[in-house]
Amino acid sequence: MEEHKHEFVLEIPEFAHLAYEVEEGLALVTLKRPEALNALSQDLLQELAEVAEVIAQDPEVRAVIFAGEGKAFAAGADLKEIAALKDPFAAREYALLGQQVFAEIAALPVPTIAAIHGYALGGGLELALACDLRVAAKGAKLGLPEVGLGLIPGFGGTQRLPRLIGRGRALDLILTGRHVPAEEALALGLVNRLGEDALEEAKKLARQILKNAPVALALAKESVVRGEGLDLAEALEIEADLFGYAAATEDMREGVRAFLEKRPPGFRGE
Ligand SMILES: C/C=C/C(=O)SCCNC(=O)CCNC(=O)[C@H](O)C(C)(C)COP(=O)(O)OP(=O)(O)OC[C@H]1O[C@@H](n2cnc3c(N)ncnc32)[C@H](O)[C@@H]1OP(=O)(O)O
Repeated sequence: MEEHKHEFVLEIPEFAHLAYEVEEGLALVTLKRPEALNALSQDLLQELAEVAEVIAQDPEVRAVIFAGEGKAFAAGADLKEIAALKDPFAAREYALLGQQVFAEIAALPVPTIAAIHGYALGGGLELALACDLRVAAKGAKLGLPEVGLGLIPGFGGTQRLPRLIGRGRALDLILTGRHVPAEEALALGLVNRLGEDALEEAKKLARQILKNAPVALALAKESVVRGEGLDLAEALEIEADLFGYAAATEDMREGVRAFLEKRPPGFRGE
């Protein structure tokens, strides 16, 4: 009898402003507009949305690093495009576009890491804030300088930054617009780790994460994300439900058995 195989073929679009590669479960998205310090043009934002869709559909991807080519991670939204916005309605749509793209990145089920070198300013920092974790190279500068341009952060910065580091510290950055050195960003909790080389440090962090059970990683992230904005009792119920899911996985059995047998676990993501 003829055998019907349903092979999953993932179509990866041709990207003009970013590079996408996957190696041993780790996806690397590299912003590629180095001549403009990877300023986030609408075309680049569109491609970030497309790559997020690819990542969400690719069962091989277990973690993602976002990085920038050239001298910076990203120096913000493209100011040439902002200068051309005709009226408040167009500007609102523009903010909604960036918010939507970064919401898709924030909603990815796998852990995401921003590898920041040079500058992460404005929309560039907002992209990093949409990631789960941030790693910075010594010498990097982070900030939300929009008020100095007569703007406010519009791709999620006024919301994600205070949730991450607290209202007072966020308002210090948002109202001064100052460039925060990587060392201070670490002390503020704005970045998780510092390294000589941001990408190497991000890969090190990713490898540490990838040792753990894949379904548990997704459930742990889901529990944190879904609990945000809920009251504690409701959020704890979600945690208990997801703990229940985790306990039903084959990986949980393997993880506990490996511990008892004093050997490293061999997780299969099941
Ligand atoms: C909702 C979101 C809103 C926002 O994100 S608003 C934007 C917020 N970001 C900023 O305000 C940062 C703007 N950039 C800068 O302040 C400076 O850059 C830096 C301090 C980051 C670096 O300065 P230096 O090392 O002197 O480089 P350089 O000559 O200014 O930049 C190299 C090229 O990159 C272009 N560029 C830099 N940032 C942007 C940007 N955000 N939008 C468009 N182009 C940008 C420049 O113009 C220039 O280009 P050319 O060589 O043709 O003169």
